[in-house]
Amino acid sequence: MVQSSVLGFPRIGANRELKKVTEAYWAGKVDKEELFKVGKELRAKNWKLQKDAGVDIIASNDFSYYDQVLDLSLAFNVIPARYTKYQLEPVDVLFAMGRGLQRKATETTPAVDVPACEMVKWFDSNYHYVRPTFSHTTEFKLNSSKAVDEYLEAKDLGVETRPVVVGPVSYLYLGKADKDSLDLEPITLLEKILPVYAELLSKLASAGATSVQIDEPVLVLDLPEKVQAAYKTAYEFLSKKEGLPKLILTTYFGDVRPNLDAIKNLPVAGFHFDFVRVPEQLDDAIASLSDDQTLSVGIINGRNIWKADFSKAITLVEKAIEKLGKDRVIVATSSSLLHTPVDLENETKLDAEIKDWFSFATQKLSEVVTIAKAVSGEDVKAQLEANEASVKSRSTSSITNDAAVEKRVGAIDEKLSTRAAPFPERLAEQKKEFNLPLFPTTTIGSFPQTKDIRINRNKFAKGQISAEEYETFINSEIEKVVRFQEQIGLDVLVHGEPERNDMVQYFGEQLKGYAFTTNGWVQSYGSRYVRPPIIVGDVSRPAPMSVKESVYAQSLTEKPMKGMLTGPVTCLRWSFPRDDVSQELQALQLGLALRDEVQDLEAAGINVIQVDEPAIREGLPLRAGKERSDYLKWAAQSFRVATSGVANKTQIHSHFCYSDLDPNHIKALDADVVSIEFSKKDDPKYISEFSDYPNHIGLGLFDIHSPRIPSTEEFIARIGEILKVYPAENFWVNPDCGLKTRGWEETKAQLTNMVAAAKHFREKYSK
Ligand code: MET
Ligand SMILES: [Zn+2]
Repeated sequence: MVQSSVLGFPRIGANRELKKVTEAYWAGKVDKEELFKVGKELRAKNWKLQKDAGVDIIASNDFSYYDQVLDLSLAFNVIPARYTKYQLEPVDVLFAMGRGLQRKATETTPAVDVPACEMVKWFDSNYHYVRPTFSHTTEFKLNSSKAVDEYLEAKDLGVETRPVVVGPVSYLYLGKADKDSLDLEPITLLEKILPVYAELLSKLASAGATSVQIDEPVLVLDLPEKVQAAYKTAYEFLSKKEGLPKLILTTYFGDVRPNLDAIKNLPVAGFHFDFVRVPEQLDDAIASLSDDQTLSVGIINGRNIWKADFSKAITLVEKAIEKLGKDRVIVATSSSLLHTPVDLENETKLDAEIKDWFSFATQKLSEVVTIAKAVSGEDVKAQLEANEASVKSRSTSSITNDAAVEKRVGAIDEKLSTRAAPFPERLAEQKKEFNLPLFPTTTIGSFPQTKDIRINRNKFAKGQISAEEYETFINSEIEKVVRFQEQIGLDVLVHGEPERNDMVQYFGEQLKGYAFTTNGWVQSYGSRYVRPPIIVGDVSRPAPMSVKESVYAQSLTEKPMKGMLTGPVTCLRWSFPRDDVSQELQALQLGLALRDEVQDLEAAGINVIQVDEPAIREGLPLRAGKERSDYLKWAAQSFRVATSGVANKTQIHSHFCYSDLDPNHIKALDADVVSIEFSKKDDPKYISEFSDYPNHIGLGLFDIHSPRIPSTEEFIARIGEILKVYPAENFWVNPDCGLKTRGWEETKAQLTNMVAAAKHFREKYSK
């Protein structure tokens, strides 16, 4: 019998129980006991669900109150001194590291004020992990029994589990040196951390665990030789310890082939690879196994919501069985199911035809089991037939296929994706058109999303206020924002985006080819969950999406009003994409839909249009090479498809945030003006990378995540620094990103000081 295995299950609960209880705990509304009780219930429920579905290998230690990498940092005592000095309870140290902690002194406890640790994207997913921070004084020691406790907890419930732990090489490589130890290379700590790993594994073994899923996801990255070599050191060390559980070295999200030499012949019991993402690695993966090693075949997608195509999955698994035999092959999810929504059964509003194509975490459990049964020779005929019918219904449905869209995409050529004139000519015309001063000031689009806005949006959604009433409300918000910007003297204005719930969902809801869930939440970080819309078919734009608001805003002012759209790559990245066509095709379709919108805006008199692409960096393939260069090409092309149909005098802006951007990655977008998040970038080398960017740039001048108000002098000093390397004539003045999460009070002060600083330089340079 071929075994089935699930690498991890969403921890948030079918009804976001984890979010509710952690936020209540933070707010002081429930105590630790209640928090732990809900955590325990969630774990029990998830294990039982998997057991009842017939999954053979079920993970434990996949639960976390914040993040599994952070849990490990706590378990290994990788806790910077700034978090230990307050004598907080372990769970509060965890949250302090995850999200920062500011607490006034009480009679019995001192005041606490620590910022959060850095949080970064988990590979190319939308999950964020808390980055371990190492220093010369870090003393690894086993500090928590979480993994063992949770293993025993499951055992008590009658569920035998396989604990999951991030492996030593990945754990170190994903971390960074702390401020006080900048010369420290985390991987050099390997020998120090290995005994603690051995201790943890040995405790798991004593508790009864026979095998452990040891995650080494960095194996899908381009690794320096030193890191590749660390595998041998690490796993040979562990193999020499008596009485440890069997280790299944696990990778996901990519191609492990370039690192196969580093893990070939490692003394581990087996490997897990992701064959959803890279089916082509099967032969090499098999060839690298020694005779007694097993192969866990990741074949049910842990990153998407589509039903698997059983016949394809079975073919691949059978290929593995043919070479390795049934005993050495395990059928598995490609990664943890953490990245998928919990249960499709909760979706009551989805169109039945579409719903039949989906599979959320709970449904994926039976998918894994069915495939394992099928390749074991059990009778699953009914399931296979039902699956075949769903797959067929999807591939032939008119929701999936729109001949008109496909024809239009086929007709995209150089001309359609190139502006009429090169930048210098466009710039000359734009100068005449807008007559902007030197150091023009603008914002990124959104203004504070106040409680009032949210209340009215909800009322409208529930039918408690009419469309007219809602429009009147939105218009009054727009007017408020426009008047404010005029009053403080901004140059290029925005309407403030009060009508938008979310920058992708708002457009997705108006595009054909999209579907939405009511409860399809996925953890992004900590208690923040997102509910990505789903691209179900060929995308097009039936009617204008943003013209009304922009036109109304423009009618209130003589200054240029910037139209605001979300770009094709960001719409794609922040949705669940289709798996039956390429990402490139989906981006181009989105590009065409946005092109229609851009042209309608222009025709309606909006001559500055910003197309935001904050997600362009995170979409970058994990490895250098053809896939990456192809991505950069089609990402840029889809943006140009959206934006190149306008006249030379129409000024196209774009915006990037969230990650270190390489200016070379955005040149091909050919936007006239770009704004990027920059206020926390201090490295002069990084600033100078932007100095020969050919078009105009606004390097973000203040952090929109913080209510802190930089003084005019501080803005002047910062601009002065940048001007040492960056040409004044290309310089735009703006914040890091949109202001939707800020309050009005600080927004007013921040922007007022920013504008004053721009005026200072304007005067200085006009002399
Ligand atoms: C994450 S980028 C956000 C851009 C958007 N225009 C805003 O201002 O909110
Ligand atoms: Zn942004």
